[in-house]
Amino acid sequence: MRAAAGDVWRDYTRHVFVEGMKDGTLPRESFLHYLRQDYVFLIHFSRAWALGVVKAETHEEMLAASATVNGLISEEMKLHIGVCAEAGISQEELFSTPERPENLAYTRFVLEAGYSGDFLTLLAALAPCAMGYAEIGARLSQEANSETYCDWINTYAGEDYQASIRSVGVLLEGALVRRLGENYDQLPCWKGLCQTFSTATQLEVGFWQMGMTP
Ligand SMILES: Cc1ncc(CN)c(N)n1
Repeated sequence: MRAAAGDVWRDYTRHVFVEGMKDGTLPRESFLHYLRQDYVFLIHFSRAWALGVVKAETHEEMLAASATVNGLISEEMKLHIGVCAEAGISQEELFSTPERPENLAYTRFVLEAGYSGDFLTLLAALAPCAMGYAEIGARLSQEANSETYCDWINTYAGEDYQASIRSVGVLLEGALVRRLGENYDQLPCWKGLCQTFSTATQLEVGFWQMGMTP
């Protein structure tokens, strides 16, 4: 799916916002604006993963989807709550952040995949978020030459996040094989799944872009 997304994957994982966190040149105002939007994003994203529990077809799939819901709400959001509290932004303020259109577009696309699509379509829409941040976090932990955004980098490079995303990979691969067989990438529906993945990746690019304009 990543290969099929082509340049868009690179645009997402090497966006100027990401590179600004790497070298510490990203303005704090942009970062805090992004983080507030991302808190709202994660609320909707958790709801979309909860639809994964609804659409799952095995106990194992239900466990994996519910573990991800829990990881988003009880682990990943700690970063947003903690960093914003240090900047004087309360959790109530965070929760009531007005959504920017780029945020709306992405979260509603993913939720719609969950409402109307099957489990595979939903996972294809959810995957760029999970996989991309794991990839960015791992790279930035090696390449960052500034401590400014180390909280963010350590969250996504940390073993907890990395392990949870490996589980998402196992879930996705298993779900594909279970429903479509080993040669799932030879089937006509593979193209549609890749298209869903690419669209979500493009919406990730839009999300970073939004972060640049508080
Ligand atoms: C927009 C976005 N994409 C991905 C992630 C990683 N869960 C995130 N927090 N925000």
